[in-house]
Amino acid sequence: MSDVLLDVSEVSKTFVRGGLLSGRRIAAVRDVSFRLDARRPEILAVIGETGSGKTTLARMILNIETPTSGRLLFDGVDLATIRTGARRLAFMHDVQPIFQNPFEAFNPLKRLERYLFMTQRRFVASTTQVAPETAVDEALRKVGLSLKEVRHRYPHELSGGQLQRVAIARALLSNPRLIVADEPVSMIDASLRISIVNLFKALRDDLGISIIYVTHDLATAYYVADRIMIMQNGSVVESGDAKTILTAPQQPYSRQLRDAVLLPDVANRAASV
Ligand SMILES: Nc1ncnc2c1ncn2[C@@H]1O[C@H](COP(=O)(O)OP(=O)(O)OP(=O)(O)O)[C@@H](O)[C@H]1O
Repeated sequence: MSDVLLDVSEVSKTFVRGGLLSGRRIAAVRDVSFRLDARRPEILAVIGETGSGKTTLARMILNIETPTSGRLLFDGVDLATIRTGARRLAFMHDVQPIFQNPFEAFNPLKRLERYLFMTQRRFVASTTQVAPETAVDEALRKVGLSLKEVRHRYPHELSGGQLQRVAIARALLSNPRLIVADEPVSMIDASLRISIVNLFKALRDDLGISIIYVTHDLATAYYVADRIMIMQNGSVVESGDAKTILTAPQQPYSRQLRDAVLLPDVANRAASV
């Protein structure tokens, strides 16, 4: 096992919009490098304005998008070499996504437990002694729910916050080492956001899972993150531990972060989300 969980090295992604010859080139991500330490789970917040390249970076880390240049290694393995079904499944064991809209993550016509049992069957070896019901219930309990509460229910019967918890429970069924959460609280009622963000802290501390928290919400990023990486126009303009970015911001966007977090109404909002 490598000491470096994730190694993102000089990664860029350029999209071509329109025809291949006449098209406009969009540099969505430019030359981004950072690492996550395998021995010290952490929450890394990737923040930036809309269009700054956060989602494209997250999709490359999830191996959904291929970089135009640069290299991503997970536990020492180059993501570019993970193409076959078995290797993909092994990668998905370790790296799980959480997306913005939990209502889009589940088919409204299917009961929620179907997803959980399907995922359980997919990831858990048939040789395991743990009964599927127990495994699913345990995963739900880690996010403050239970199988009893979720059983027989359809997605629309839960709040956005509860449904995002179910999505996180489903991600936990594979025992991931890294969760990539792209705007996981932006569609959730403000009063429920803090519980999801606090859940990330518990996953880091109790289960040793590292979390990449992609957001444009400065206040929750500062509240939850160990480290913050600020993106603008595809590039990382500043990164460091959350306190340093807040107390000694170098870039105008980081100063906005400080101002947003220090303004009393925003600070109160962060405390109440
Ligand atoms: N598949 C694609 N084809 C063409 N351009 C794309 C594609 N995906 C993203 N882009 C462009 O790349 C840039 C970065 O987009 P990206 O979604 O990564 O930013 P973001 O910071 O996540 O924004 P948001 O906060 O709005 O989600 C934008 O200009 C976007 O329009």
